Amino acid sequence: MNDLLVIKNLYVNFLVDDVKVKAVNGVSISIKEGETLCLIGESGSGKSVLGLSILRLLPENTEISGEIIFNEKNLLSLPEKEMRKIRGKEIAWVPQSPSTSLNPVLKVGYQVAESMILHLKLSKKDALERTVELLDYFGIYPARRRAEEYPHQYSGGMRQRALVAMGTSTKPKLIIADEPTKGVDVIKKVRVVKLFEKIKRDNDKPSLLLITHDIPFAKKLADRVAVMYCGQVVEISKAKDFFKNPLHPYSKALLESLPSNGLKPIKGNSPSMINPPKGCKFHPRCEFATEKCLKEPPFFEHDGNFVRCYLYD
Ligand SMILES: Nc1ncnc2c1ncn2[C@@H]1O[C@H](COP(=O)(O)OP(=O)(O)OP(=O)(O)O)[C@@H](O)[C@H]1O
Ligand code: NI
Repeated sequence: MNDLLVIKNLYVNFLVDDVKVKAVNGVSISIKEGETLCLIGESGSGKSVLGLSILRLLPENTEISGEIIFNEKNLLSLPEKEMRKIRGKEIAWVPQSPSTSLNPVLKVGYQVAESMILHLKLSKKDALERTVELLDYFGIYPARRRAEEYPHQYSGGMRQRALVAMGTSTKPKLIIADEPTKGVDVIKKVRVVKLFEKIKRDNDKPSLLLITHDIPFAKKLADRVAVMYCGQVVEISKAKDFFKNPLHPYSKALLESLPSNGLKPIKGNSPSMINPPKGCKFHPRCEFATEKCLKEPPFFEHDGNFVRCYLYD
């Protein structure tokens, strides 16, 4: 499989008053065509910022360096006009909050049709016809009537499916979804999983970047897993290996903190993003840490997976 997106040495800093928040700290990862990559890690580790930098949706006070190569173009150096064409057409962003991401005063059908009119140059009539098909495909019934309704007439789950319909309407090559199971109860979560399984089976088979701290959700969908800690990716493993045998001590601790694995809390405090620890960012909390860990570990390969930890040197 070819790489669809390659991120090289990405750094993202926010300048707030006189301090620098180091949200992404030298990340290099790639996503293959048709692959589902799940990005997991604790709150504040930089997952959303990484996702938003791919679409260049970060605020003004941001310093960003590195490369994000998509279709042989470095997105970080594209003019905003080019970027606008990619956003919403080739790369879709399914936002975290379905309730604030739909416009309350516009009919849902129109909102779904809009990006097809804009990016695929469909006529209004054709776009609305395709919208009805899409709503039906994602289980919003009866689609023709639902297309004429406003967001407040939808349930939470329907709003989320409408956002996914909107995001996938232009047949993007890459879909980035941020916390798609946030605030969703266990029963409805099954539906969200089915929704993404449906997208994965789709003829066009887009690549998916799923940002989540819902590990059972990641387990159901991931082909590979990338673990973030303190602005860095510390492990990239094939999903079937990861959930059986996570490599990084932080990955192990993360899995052991799940209710199904004994709910063992991770010792110590979350790291500062302003003054992150030297060397391995996890070393102050790691039971295996040695002198060596004061120097930043590179990635080591282990059975075809990658881990930033001297235990695998
Ligand atoms: N616009 C901003 N200005 C300043 N700091 C920011 C901004 N956006 C994010 N941050 C900081 O960057 C760091 C990474 O945030 P990010 O939202 O990527 O975390 P996350 O891993 O997505 O967490 P969560 O799981 O809670 O969504 C955090 O310390 C956050 O406070
Ligand atoms: Ni986030």
